[in-house]
Amino acid sequence: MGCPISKRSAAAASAPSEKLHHQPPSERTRIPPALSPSDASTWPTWLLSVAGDSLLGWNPRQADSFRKVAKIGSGTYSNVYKAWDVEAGRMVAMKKVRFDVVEPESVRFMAREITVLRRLDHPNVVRLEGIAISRVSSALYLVFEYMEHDLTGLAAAPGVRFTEPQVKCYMKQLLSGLEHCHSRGVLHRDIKCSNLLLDNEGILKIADFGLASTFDPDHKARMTSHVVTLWYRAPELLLGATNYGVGIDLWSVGCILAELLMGKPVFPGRTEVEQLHMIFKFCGSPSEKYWKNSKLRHATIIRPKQNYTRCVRETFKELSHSSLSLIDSLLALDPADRGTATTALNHQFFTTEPYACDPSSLPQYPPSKEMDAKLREEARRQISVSRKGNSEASRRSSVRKCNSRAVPAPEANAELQVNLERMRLMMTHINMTSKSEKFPPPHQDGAVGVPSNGLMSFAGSDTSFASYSGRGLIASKEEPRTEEHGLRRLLEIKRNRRVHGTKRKELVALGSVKHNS
Ligand SMILES: Nc1ncnc2c1ncn2[C@@H]1O[C@H](COP(=O)(O)OP(=O)(O)OP(=O)(O)O)[C@@H](O)[C@H]1O
Repeated sequence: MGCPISKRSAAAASAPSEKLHHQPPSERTRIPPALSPSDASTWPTWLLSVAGDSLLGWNPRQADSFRKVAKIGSGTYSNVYKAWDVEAGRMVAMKKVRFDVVEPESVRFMAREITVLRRLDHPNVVRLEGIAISRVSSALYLVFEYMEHDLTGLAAAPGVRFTEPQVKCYMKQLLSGLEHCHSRGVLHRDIKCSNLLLDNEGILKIADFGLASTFDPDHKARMTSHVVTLWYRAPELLLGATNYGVGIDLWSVGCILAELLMGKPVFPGRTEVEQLHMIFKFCGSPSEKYWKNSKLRHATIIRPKQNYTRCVRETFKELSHSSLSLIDSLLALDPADRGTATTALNHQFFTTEPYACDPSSLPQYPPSKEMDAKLREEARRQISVSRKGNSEASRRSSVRKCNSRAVPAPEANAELQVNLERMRLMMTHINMTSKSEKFPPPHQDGAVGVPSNGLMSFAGSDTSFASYSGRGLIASKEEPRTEEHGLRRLLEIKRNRRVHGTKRKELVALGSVKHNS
C-alpha cells in the first residue's frame, strides 16, 4: 500500500550508487524536449564561460516567448513567476535569478545552481526544463515544471492537519528525492518545507538548489557552515563545521518530520545561539567525546554550562512508536548516527501500520504557497493589531499564536539579509560608481507592465534582477577570492565583529560565558 512514486524511487535507489559528479553533464542528463525551440539563438559568452558543460545540448529560450501570469514566490536570490509557455502551450514556473554579470562570484553561484540541477533526474526532484534569456538585458530565468503548492503553504492553510499516512507519503517522497541527490553527489543544504513543492496529484518534489553543493564522500572538501535555514540547521553547522556530509540534510528532514506530525516547527530559534540552545535542551547536551572529537570552530564559546538530558521521547510521547524512533535517529547530535536517506527509507516507520497513503489519495487543496501563508499571516496580524489598538499585549499574543502553528521559516540566510541591506547602504554611501543600481532592494522586480489581458510580458522589462548580487556572502569561504571581493570582505569582517558582539551578549544571557570573561 505504499506510494507508487516511492516504488519508482525505490527502483531508482536500488540501482548501483552513481558517482556522476565525475562525468560530464552531457553524458548523464536527458535533454528535455522543451529545450529544443526552433528560434534558438546562442548562449551569452559570460554564461558559457561559467556553465558551458551544463549547457551542452541545450539551446536558450527567449524570455519573450513566455507570458508572466503572477508572481508566486520571492526568495533571497530570486523572484518566481507562474508563466505561460507560449511555444509549448503550458504553464511553467520561471525563476528569475539575481546576479551581476560583472561580479564573477555571483555568476558562479548562479551557474552552480544550473550545474547541480542538470545532474539530477528523479520524480521527486524538480526538473529544470530550460533556461530563458532576455534579448534586452542579461536577465536569466530558470524554467521549471509548474507545481501548485509548497509544503509550508499547505501546512499553514486553514484547517489542514496531516494524518500519519499522509506524513509518511510526503516523507517517503522527500527521502527518495534526497537519496537520489546524495547518490549523485549533491548536498541540498536548504531542506525546508517551502522548498518542497507539491502538485495536485500529491507528488512532492525537492526544489531550490540555490545553496546546493556537489560533494565527494571519499574526498571531503572544506565547505561553508553558513547554509540551511536556521530552524532546520544541524548542530554541527551551528558550531561552525566545514567538513560535513549528508547528515546535514537528514537533520533538516528530522525537523520536518517532527513539524508535520506535531503541527508546528520544533526549533524556531531567532538567533544561532538560541537555536543551538533549543537543540541541546531537546536532544541533550553532547558528550565529552563529542566536544573532544568535533574540533568545531565555535565549540568552546558556545558550549552551554547546563547539562541537559535528551527528552525527545517525552516531548513526542503522543506520537506512534515508529514515528518517534525515526525522529530520534534523524535528530541525533552526532551526524554519523543519523544514517542515510536509504536507511531512513528502510526504517520501520515505513514498514509498519498505518502505511503511507498513495499520493493520488491525498486531498485536493486550493493552490497554496509559502507566499500565500505569509500574506495570510500578515493580514491576520494587521487585523489583530488594529482590533487591539496596536497595544504591546496584542503584539505578543500575535507572536505566540504565530508560533503555535506551521508558519513560514525565516530565509536560509535571514541573518545575512540585514547585513546585505546594510552593505547596500554602505555601498551607496561610499559612492561606488552605479552601485546603487547594482544593489537594488530585494524583490523590487519593477517595470513589469500589465497588459489588459492580465498577462505580463517578460520582454524588455526585466533588468532589475540581473544586477543584484546577494549570494556572495553565503558561501564565500568556498570560492576563490577576486579583486572585487576586497571591499566585500572588508564589510564581511565588520559584520563578523558585530555578529560576534551580538553572540557574546546572547551567550551571557544564556549563562554560557561569564560577564567579565
Ligand atoms: N517549480 C515551481 N512551481 C511552482 N512554484 C515554485 C516553483 N519553484 C519555486 N516556486 C515557488 O517560489 C518560492 C521560491 O522559490 P525558490 O525557493 O526556488 O527561490 P529562492 O530565491 O531560492 O528562495 P529562498 O531564499 O526562500 O530559498 C518557493 O517557495 C515556491 O513557493
